[in-house]
Amino acid sequence: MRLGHHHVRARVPATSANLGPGFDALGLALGLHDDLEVRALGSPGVVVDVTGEGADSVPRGEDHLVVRALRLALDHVGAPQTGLHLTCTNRIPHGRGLGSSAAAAVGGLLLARALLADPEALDDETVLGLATELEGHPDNAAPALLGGATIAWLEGTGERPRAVRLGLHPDVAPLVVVPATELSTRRARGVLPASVPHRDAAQQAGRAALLVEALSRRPDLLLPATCDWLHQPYRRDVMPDSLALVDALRAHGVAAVVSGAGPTVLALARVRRDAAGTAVGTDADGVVDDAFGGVMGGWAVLRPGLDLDGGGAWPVG
Ligand SMILES: Nc1ncnc2c1ncn2[C@@H]1O[C@H](COP(=O)(O)OP(=O)(O)O)[C@@H](O)[C@H]1O
Ligand SMILES: N[C@@H](CCOP(=O)(O)O)C(=O)O
Repeated sequence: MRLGHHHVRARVPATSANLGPGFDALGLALGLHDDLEVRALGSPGVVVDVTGEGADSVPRGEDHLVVRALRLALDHVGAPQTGLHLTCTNRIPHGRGLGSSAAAAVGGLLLARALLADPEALDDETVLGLATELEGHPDNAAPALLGGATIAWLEGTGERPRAVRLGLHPDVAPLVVVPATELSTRRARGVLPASVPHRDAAQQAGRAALLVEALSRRPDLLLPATCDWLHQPYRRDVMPDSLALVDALRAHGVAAVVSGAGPTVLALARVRRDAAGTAVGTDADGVVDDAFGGVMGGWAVLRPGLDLDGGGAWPVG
């Protein structure tokens, strides 16, 4: 496989995984993006320029996640490795549960796809497989790639990742409350138990099924549909403020959950409409400020909207 382009750009969305009961399965793409650009160089090596989120902390060499993903994809299709000049404009906060690592992985894979003479050698299923290899779970990578809300699962003995898009009701309006502090996904996964009570697993299956209905047709059911027994209770000790905010919002009737592995809080707010059907706000308006009272300062409230297209990459010029 040869390269067909030497200068390409990619845009990849933030994602919120789990959505309550869909641990490692459900995810939602948000209207907050990282922009990436890469030039294939004639000489070996890598130059990485980063502005925005993570600029002070991410590595600048071959171990940069976008570079690792890009090289993994080139190897996968048998394309030659090349020198790279990568430029990242990062808007997705790192270590907050908004899928920054999935965006970097999917972004690198999509850059590689756009460099190839035959981009179809890296179809979406292959990209999802490679992203899951890097991430360890497919629930962020699926919406980062496909956009909208997705259900991901692992199939067969090889645990091949698969994903489908889910219809989204137009009245579902995400709101995220992002703390200043980071918590790595690795640490938040480390506190999960090896097994859970059968009753909890059974309850969770029912709510995950209900959530599919709530997201696509019945947003009035979002509150009961976002109950979770499998991860948030075990993570309370490593993000007590986040869970306190989730509890406070839910007590006000807002469908709040921990976003991904936290510590960001996601509210699946519902658009409120007047008699003529015009949107006049959401059920979270005002409530977020009230529920905020007891939580520490330095948190940012964002209404990013949805990304219904997913990540993409294009040749420049
Ligand atoms: N845009 C990026 N470029 C390079 N590395 C990244 C990028 N985004 C995330 N990472 C790496 O992934 C880590 C965060 O991943 P993780 O703990 O899974 O949190 P998140 O919920 O943000 O995905 C960062 O500390 C960094 O090492
Ligand atoms: N299902 C994963 C999701 C991690 O998402 P992230 O955005 O925190 O990386 C988990 O809950 O561990």
